[in-house]
Amino acid sequence: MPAVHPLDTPLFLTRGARSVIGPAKEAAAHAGTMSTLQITDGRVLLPDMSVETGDVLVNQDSGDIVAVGDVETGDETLNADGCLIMPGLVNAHTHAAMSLLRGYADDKPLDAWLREDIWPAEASLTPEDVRAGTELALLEFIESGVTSFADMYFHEPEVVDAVADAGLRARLGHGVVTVGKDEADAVADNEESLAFAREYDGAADGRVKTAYMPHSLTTVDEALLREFTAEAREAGVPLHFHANETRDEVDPIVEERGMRPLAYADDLGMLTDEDFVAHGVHSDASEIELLAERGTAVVHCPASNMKLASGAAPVQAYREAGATVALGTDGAASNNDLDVFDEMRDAAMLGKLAAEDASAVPAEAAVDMATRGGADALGFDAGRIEPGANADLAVVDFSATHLTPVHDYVSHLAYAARGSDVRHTVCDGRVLMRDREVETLDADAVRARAADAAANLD
Ligand SMILES: CSC[C@H]1O[C@@H](n2cnc3c(O)ncnc32)[C@H](O)[C@@H]1O
Ligand SMILES: [Zn+2]
Repeated sequence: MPAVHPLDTPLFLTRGARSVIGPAKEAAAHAGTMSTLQITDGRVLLPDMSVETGDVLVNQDSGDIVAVGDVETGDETLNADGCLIMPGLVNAHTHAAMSLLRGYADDKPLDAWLREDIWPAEASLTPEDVRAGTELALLEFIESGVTSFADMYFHEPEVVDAVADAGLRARLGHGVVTVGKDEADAVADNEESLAFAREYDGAADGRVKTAYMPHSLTTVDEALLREFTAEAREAGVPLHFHANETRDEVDPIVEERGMRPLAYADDLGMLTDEDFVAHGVHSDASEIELLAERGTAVVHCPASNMKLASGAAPVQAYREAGATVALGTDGAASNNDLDVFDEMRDAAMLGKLAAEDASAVPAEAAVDMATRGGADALGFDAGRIEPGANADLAVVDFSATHLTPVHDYVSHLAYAARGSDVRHTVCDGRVLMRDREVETLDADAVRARAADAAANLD
């Protein structure tokens, strides 16, 4: 049989076919009233996971996708020859500044790792450290096609500034821990989280959205969770928290309260369709149903869950129940990178192992969780290549040895591609990385500042 490279084969050719475009935007594009970016000569991953030959036209003023297929010439072009244009990846749970703690403490379970190593190190992090660590993470995101993320940390206004400069999209929150604090400090920590959420929502030209972020159901006092969740609801602020990550976290709640942790969260009003929880490893059937019923998304963090030996989340069961499932790296200290391509592969592999079923969490599911699922969890109109959606895109070069041959693009995205295969990254219609050169950050300076900050850690 002759070897025909799929990149040389016209798949579902749409050249000459009508483009999918809204009439108002088409008129504006023709009238030359908006500046446009045309991503040319590539193939496009469509929302139904099919791949078509065609271009993507982006309105750089609104940051939206204008057309897909056979499009008008743009004011600016981005060459995607030999590439797949896919929705930008979404890292739906991380602690960006923990990039400074990459490799700082390994090979321990969550509780010992946090108490013996991570929390003591974090106690001396300054706002400047958080800025340096966050910028390092954002550089890694852009270099690996991540266009949006959710961050829970402290000194979070620094994260807002870093996101504004780097050009990414994010859902940000100040993480609250009240264990070990006196009443006044515990209240102040919650107030800071809510005040941050109120003040910074809509920052960075609307690319930053916020949330009230209690760390978990066991590290924040019940009365404060109840009080501040109610305040968050009144202010229209969503919630994000760690839930059901380890057995050591779940068992005491069940013993002390006689109810499952997510039933307890529900009783506190913490589960709505705006909220999203991280991990959900040790959820039983009733909790899986509850999340699906409430529309609360769950962010699966397979690498962190494996490294800390927390367990394997029931991802296939969540998806079968109709819950929204996203992917997250967690912090770089428990991963130890921020590459969402790794997360897709890990989610598919671990999902099969957990379900003892090789057909569980197929490639399409992994890609869906890293794109549409992530955007839905974070409340962004992104995660799909369609007119009207945010132009958050990753252009993946399929010419590498480890991506040859191409029988199936989606299979390669889930199982074989790496962050370093991303050639261009676009967020909100702006090119953040072109031909692997990051345009919004000085990569050498970012790495140097982060290395300095890490060298000065206690
Ligand atoms: C109070 S800001 C967020 C807080 O979370 C810590 N953290 C990092 N990884 C995890 C994890 O897997 N489970 C729970 N908490 C985690 C981080 O170090 C910050 O202190
Ligand atoms: Zn976390």
